[in-house]
Parts: sequence; structure tokens; C-alpha cells
Amino acid sequence: MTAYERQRILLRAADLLEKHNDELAALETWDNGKPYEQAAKIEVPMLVRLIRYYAGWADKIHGLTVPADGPYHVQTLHEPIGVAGQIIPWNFPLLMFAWKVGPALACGNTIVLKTAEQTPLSALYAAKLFHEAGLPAGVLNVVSGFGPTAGAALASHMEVDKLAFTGSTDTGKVVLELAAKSNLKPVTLELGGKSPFIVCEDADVDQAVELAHFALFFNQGQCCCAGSRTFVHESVYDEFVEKAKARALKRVVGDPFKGGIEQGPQIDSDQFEKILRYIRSGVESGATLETGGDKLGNKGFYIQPTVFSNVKDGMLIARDEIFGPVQSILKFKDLGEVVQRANNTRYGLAAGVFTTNMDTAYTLTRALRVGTVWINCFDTFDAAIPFGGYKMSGQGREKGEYSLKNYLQVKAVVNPLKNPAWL
Ligand SMILES: NC(=O)c1ccc[n+]([C@@H]2O[C@H](COP(=O)([O-])OP(=O)(O)OC[C@H]3O[C@@H](n4cnc5c(N)ncnc54)[C@H](O)[C@@H]3O)[C@@H](O)[C@H]2O)c1
Ligand SMILES: CC1=C(/C=C/C(C)=C/C=C/C(C)=C/C=O)C(C)(C)CCC1
Repeated sequence: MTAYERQRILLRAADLLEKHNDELAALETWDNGKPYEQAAKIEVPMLVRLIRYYAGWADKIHGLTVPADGPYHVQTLHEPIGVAGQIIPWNFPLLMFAWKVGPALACGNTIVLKTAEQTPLSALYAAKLFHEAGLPAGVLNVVSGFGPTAGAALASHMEVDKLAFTGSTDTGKVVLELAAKSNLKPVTLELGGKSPFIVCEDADVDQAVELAHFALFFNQGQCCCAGSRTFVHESVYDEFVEKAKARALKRVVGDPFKGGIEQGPQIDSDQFEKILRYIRSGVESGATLETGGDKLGNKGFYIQPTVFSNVKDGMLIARDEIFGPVQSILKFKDLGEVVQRANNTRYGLAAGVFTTNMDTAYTLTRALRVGTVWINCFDTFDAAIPFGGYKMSGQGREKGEYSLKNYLQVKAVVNPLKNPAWL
């Protein structure tokens, strides 16, 4: 198929996804428990925008003419890699589908995508719309299945040419090993995080409190890039803790299909129990429980928005990815110290930096070993902005132009020139 035809199918698919915004959002909320308003007003529109973005790339992918030492005509062809295996998690089923499918289709690959067992519905519906838009049968295949069976089969398949995985760091290691042991397929990984959110002494405290709250509690705390270590300068610490507690107490938790709801239930009983265990560990290790600390009601997997202050670096709640609505606030004295502590983790996905001084912002930006730094903002996920991790938070980048190279092979073509007029 020509690049132009691929582009037109992607644009038609985006139109259909947009037309079915509300059904897609309802499926997402049924599956995942996230507030319907969030799915309908933010996430489905972001999915549509991302598919249009990659439609734009489809006819702009091409190789180079390369000057070599000698009488050669040398060119590179950018070819599709082949069959892309893609494994996605349950926290943003539609957005993760888009980040994977958009660049792979723009580059002309075929896909076998496995959804998370908790959230199979929305990707099936979205794939149906891609086919309605004209995608030939067999190009985009969505498999509903469990990790150790369906996921592992994809990772170890000899005829899958590339693997893209998003999920936990532990499972990332498993799929990388399966890829290596089978056909050495290249693997991109988007894994866990323990992202610092740094509030400097000159920050606007009210704005920082609101954004730190959003950075952690958004999506029930189930974000790989959640700002899960809130570092606050000692000069504004007491005021910040008081206000962070007040904000968490105001958080509206309940039925995700109701209007005005900020937080729905956690994804399943495993995650629910795991989060409650982390909360108990925070209390036992001596952190101060400012608010929350328990489940909410007796029906469903709702958890009270929880804030710990007086958190120390060595505590489990400051080290592990909790993936729930549990904010940990830590005190710091100076920039050198906070850089060292923020970087003292196996993860390196993202960071938030709150300051009104651009020198401070740039010092922190250059010193932090993370894939994204948000300065005086958080969770800005434009289609064009690359996203990915340093260290054990992942390999490779998704979104933006960077994602294309995950789905392309480069072929060098070398041809001697008989009578070169010039080189
Ligand atoms: N980075 C993220 O966006 C993200 C998303 C979800 C969960 N997590 C983290 O992972 C923790 C556990 O959640 P989880 O168990 O759902 O994550 P997971 O990593 O086990 O699951 C992610 C995906 O991998 C698949 N999978 C699981 N085992 C596999 C295997 N052996 N081979 C191939 N595929 C496999 C799953 O079916 C799912 O599709 C969470 O508490 C959180 O810390 C991170
Ligand atoms: C709610 C909301 C936003 C959306 C954030 C999103 C959709 C974040 C996605 C995070 C992902 C995909 C994390 C990966 O684990 C905006 C646009 C910042 C504006 C403010 C309100």
C-alpha cells in the first residue's frame, strides 16, 4: 500500500474514533474504573489527536542519499520492520493502544497487540473502527489474553520481528529475556517509575500543591510517571503539608460514571490489597499519616486519598512503585542534596520541578537522570513529545518522531558509479 493510502486510512480511523468518542469512553470506564468525564473529555480526544499526528508522518518517512568515500551511489531505504508484537497495560488502555498502533501503522507494519487481561474491551472496539476505515484484514490483530500465556507467546515468537511492551519492570525483564532467547527481536520497554516532584523554596505554593496532588492522584494513582516522591524545601514544607492534606480531603471519590468525580476504584483486588499493604508499611515505618489510610466503603476497590508526611528515603513507600492514591512528602534543604536523593532510585522515568527561577529549573533539569522533566507543569502528553525512561524505567522512546525508528529497518544500498561527473 502506498504511504498516501496508509495516511488516508489513519485519518478516516481518527474521524471514526472521534465520532464514537462516548462509546469508547464508556468502554474505558467499564473496563478500568476511571472517571467517565476524564475518558470522554481528555483521553479519547488524545487518542484521536495521536492517530492524526501519525497519519501526518505516514507520507514523510524516507531514507537518505549518503556521500561515501569513493565512486558510489549510496542510499538508505527505510522499510517496515515486519510483524510488530505489542503488549499493553490496563492503566490507559486506549492511550497505550494509540502509542503503539499509531507509529507502527504509519511505518507500514502489521501488528499483533495483546491487551491487559483487566481491560480487553476498548482496543477491540477501536480496532473494529480501524477496519471500518479501510485497514485490510490481518494488518491489526488484537488478542485478549493473559500475560504468561498470550504475552509470553508473542515475546518468544520466531516470526514476530519487533516487540513493544508497557508494564512493570519485572515483567519487562521477562519479555526482554524471551525476546533474546528466541529470535533476538528488538524490544522497546516502557516500565515503572518513582518520579520526584520537587518544590523549591521560591515556588508558588498553592499552585505546587495543586499540581503535586494531580501528579500523584490522577488516574487513581495508577500512572507509570506518577509524582510519587513529593520533595518539598524546608522553608515551605509545613505550609505545603497542611495544604496538601486539605486538598486530599477535598478529593471527590465515587462512582466513575457520575459527574464531578475525581477518583474511581482501583483496577482490581490484587492492586487494592497491595496498596493497602503499602499504606500499612508507611505507618509501621514511622511516616506521619496526615489523612486517609484505609479503604473507602465496603463495596468496590475504593481507597481514601492518602497523604504521608515525614517520609524518609529508605522507607518502602519512598522506594517502591505503589500505583495507588498515596502521596509521600519528603523534606529537603538544598539543591545538591535533592538532586542526589531524587536520582537515588533504580527508576528514571520523569520528574516535576517547581520553581520561579529558570536557573534553578535548568540546573535540576540537567542533573536529573529521567526521560521527561516537567517544569511548573505535570503530565503534559502531547503526541509530538517523546516519552520513555532512563535506567530501569525502560528502553527507547514512544510518541513523537522518535517512535518511528522503533518500527523501521534501515537498508543501505550501495551501487558503484561508472562515470561519476561529481561525487
Ligand atoms: N508502566 C506502566 O504504565 C504500568 C502499567 C501497569 C502496571 N504497572 C506496574 O506493574 C505492577 C503490576 O501490574 P501488572 O501485574 O498488571 O503489570 P504487568 O507488567 O504484569 O502487565 C502488563 C502487561 O504485560 C502482560 N504480561 C504479564 N506477564 C507477562 C509475561 N510473562 N510475558 C508477557 N507478557 C506479560 C500483562 O498481561 C499485561 O498485558 C503495578 O502495580 C505497577 O507498578 C506499570
Ligand atoms: C487530566 C488532565 C490532563 C491529562 C493527562 C493525561 C491524559 C495523562 C496521561 C498519562 C499517561 C498516559 C501516563 C502513563 O502511565 C492534562 C491534559 C495534562 C490537562 C490537565 C488535566
